[in-house]
Amino acid sequence: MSAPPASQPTVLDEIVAGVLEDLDVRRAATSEADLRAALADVDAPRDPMPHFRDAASSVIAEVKRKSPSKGELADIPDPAALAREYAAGGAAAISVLTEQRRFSGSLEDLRAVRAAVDVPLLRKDFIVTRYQLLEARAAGADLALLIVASLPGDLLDRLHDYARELGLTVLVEVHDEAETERAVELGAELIGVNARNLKTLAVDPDTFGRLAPLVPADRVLVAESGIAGPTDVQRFVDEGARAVLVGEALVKQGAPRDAVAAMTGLTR
Ligand SMILES: O=C(O)c1ccccc1NCC(=O)[C@H](O)[C@H](O)COP(=O)(O)O
Repeated sequence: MSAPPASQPTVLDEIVAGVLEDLDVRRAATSEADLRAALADVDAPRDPMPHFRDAASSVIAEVKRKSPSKGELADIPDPAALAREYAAGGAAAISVLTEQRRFSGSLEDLRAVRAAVDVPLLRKDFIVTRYQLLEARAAGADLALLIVASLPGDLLDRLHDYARELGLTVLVEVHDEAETERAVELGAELIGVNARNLKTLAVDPDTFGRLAPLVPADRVLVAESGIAGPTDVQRFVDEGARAVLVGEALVKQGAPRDAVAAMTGLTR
């Protein structure tokens, strides 16, 4: 797939436009004040960083039903059951895709997974407002994704600060050199290198090895997308990843617990 001409919206632009429309509907039903009140009923956020720093390879296992690049992946009628399998396999964190239109996810999935497992949970979505961060925390998330490519100017800084105020650990996602420099300058502790080009949706497994040397050693690097099994995990661990984020390969095969276990604990 080739990149669209400069004037045409990218897949990322289209996804964010849909996310904002869906957000209007939720905002009309639930005020920010209601969400703030709901924070009183959730557990204190779980900190995934000690595990990421201390363990050999950590797995962030994703609940992912479908995607713009691959279409339908798996039904996942019971995301809580899948999350229990991930946790039993040793997942260091679980990523729940909550975007509705392109990934068939929801905040309801996040709440169901929260009720089922005690591992840190990542709200994986296209977060461009403070409201979505509040929603994430109120639904029990411990981490939130911020994608540098979708947050121009100081919006990234403002959302990063707000997420930290809420006690969320932020996974700051990058795709190229400029975004990596931006994440480092922001002070991001946890940086995800996504091998999927969000303009073309093609996965380039060499992206991680190219960008990892730009990140100081005190930050934690996560390799994301296109990871099929332990051989891929070992490659990224050798290139400096402390964690991998895996969706498709886990939801498409029948033994997610064993698949997570096989990717966990690989050393350099
Ligand atoms: O997965 C996609 O097609 C996609 C398209 C556009 C924006 C984001 C997309 N995916 C989100 C992710 O980052 C992945 O779900 C995650 O890295 C896991 O990837 P995989 O193991 O390849 O399912």
